[in-house]
Amino acid sequence: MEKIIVRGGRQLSGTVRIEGAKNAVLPVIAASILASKGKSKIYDVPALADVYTINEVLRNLNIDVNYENGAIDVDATKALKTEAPFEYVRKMRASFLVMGPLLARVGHARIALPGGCAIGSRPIDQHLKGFEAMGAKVEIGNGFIEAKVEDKLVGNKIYLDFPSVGATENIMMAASMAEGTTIIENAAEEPEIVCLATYLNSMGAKVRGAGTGTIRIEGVKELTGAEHTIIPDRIEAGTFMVAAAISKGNVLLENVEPEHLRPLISKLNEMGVIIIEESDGIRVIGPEKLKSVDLKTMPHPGFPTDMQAQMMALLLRAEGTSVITETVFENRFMHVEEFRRMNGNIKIEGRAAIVSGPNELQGAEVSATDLRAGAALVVAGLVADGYTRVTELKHIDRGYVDFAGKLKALGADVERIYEAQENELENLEAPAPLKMDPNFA
Ligand SMILES: CC(=O)N[C@H]1[C@@H](OP(=O)(O)OP(=O)(O)OC[C@H]2O[C@@H](n3ccc(=O)[nH]c3=O)[C@H](O)[C@@H]2O)O[C@H](CO)[C@@H](O)[C@@H]1O
Ligand SMILES: C=C(OP(=O)(O)O)C(=O)O
Repeated sequence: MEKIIVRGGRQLSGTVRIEGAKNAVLPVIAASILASKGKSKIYDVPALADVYTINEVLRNLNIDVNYENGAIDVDATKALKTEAPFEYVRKMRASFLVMGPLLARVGHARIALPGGCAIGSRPIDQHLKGFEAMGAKVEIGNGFIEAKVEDKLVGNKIYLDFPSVGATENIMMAASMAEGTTIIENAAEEPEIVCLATYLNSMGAKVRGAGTGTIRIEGVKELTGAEHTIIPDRIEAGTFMVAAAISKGNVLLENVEPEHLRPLISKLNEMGVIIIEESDGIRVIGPEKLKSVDLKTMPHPGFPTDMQAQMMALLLRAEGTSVITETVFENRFMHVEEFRRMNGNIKIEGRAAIVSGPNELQGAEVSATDLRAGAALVVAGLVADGYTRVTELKHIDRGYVDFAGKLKALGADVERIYEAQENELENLEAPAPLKMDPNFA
């Protein structure tokens, strides 16, 4: 078993380059299924476990995918298979994003039913409501969801009960090749939706209004492979901003889009963190004392749920009481129990976590209960007394490229090790980066 071991007390300084966004690249790779002509080339692809998983899903559909030097070539021009087994959907829910493109291109998809996970039950009813409104027949049985279209999907007006990111993306992809026009109302407005729409449009689709609550898609007969660059990862960026702030550090983040970070920047400013937009990135300077704030997670442009755990780490160090309300996922406080092991004073009342600070955090053995929780525990370890040992790194590897290595390069006292090496802690070598063959999950 691997662990990240961090010893608190170092201020972070230097420069970190932010990767392409996980949550943008996954739907873009899924959308490349739509190209019956030409190849796609996708740039700034992060070397994440989730990327290997979606690549493998596509290969199983008889699509050629080659990942080299941070770019992916996709050739989806051969006859497609239409089944995504549980093995992939279990690893990553975003595998379900292949349903929209498959329905549009070949009128059939059979995808294992995504299960619940550590952050909530995560139903897919809004995706299915969209496909059914466009004429698909959906059946659920034996752990699979099977959808079929008799002839072609037909455009329709679809009102989402909640601005679901995944449902907006899946419906947008399906509608790109449907007959007639589809209008998605109460659509998600996240920057990753805009990234997907830009790619679809460069393939020949007609998507308008992405980034607003109403998206209008005029279906076209055929889409062609295209080149596309993935937007910077606002959540990886946010995690390093919090790491800089908590350690009273001074860190420059390169390859960031400040507009995508507004909700986070404004909260960090309220807490007393200094953030300077420079020509080559964003500089974050942590103050001597952090102020408490309240925050509520919301769909974009509200405060992102994917930054909630990291902000909890930071608020543990702030003076006074902060209330964090989680409105997006019903069970995204699993990290609270882990923070308590580190001496964090947090109470849960329904959907709110009440954080009383400042806390003198103590190193402890903790478990990454999900991807952002894992990153947040490592970040808390940066200022804890003694050693914090974080296990269940498979979650962190889904969304962060060499997280420990990047923190170490900024001056953190951190190692990624195999359990057997733990006794040699004093003489540790640099942690090996994620060991994976980029072309196999
Ligand atoms: C790969 C990816 O992009 N993942 C992100 C995406 O997940 P994902 O696309 O799964 O998140 P959604 O926006 O769909 O989910 C938000 C809420 O809507 C509910 N819901 C969703 C779909 C549905 O059909 N029915 C339903 O009830 C979910 O249970 C959840 O409570 O957006 C989330 C919210 O910003 C982020 O935390 C994830 O990091
Ligand atoms: C919840 C997340 O991702 P996913 O939707 O892929 O589980 C996340 O990125 O924090």
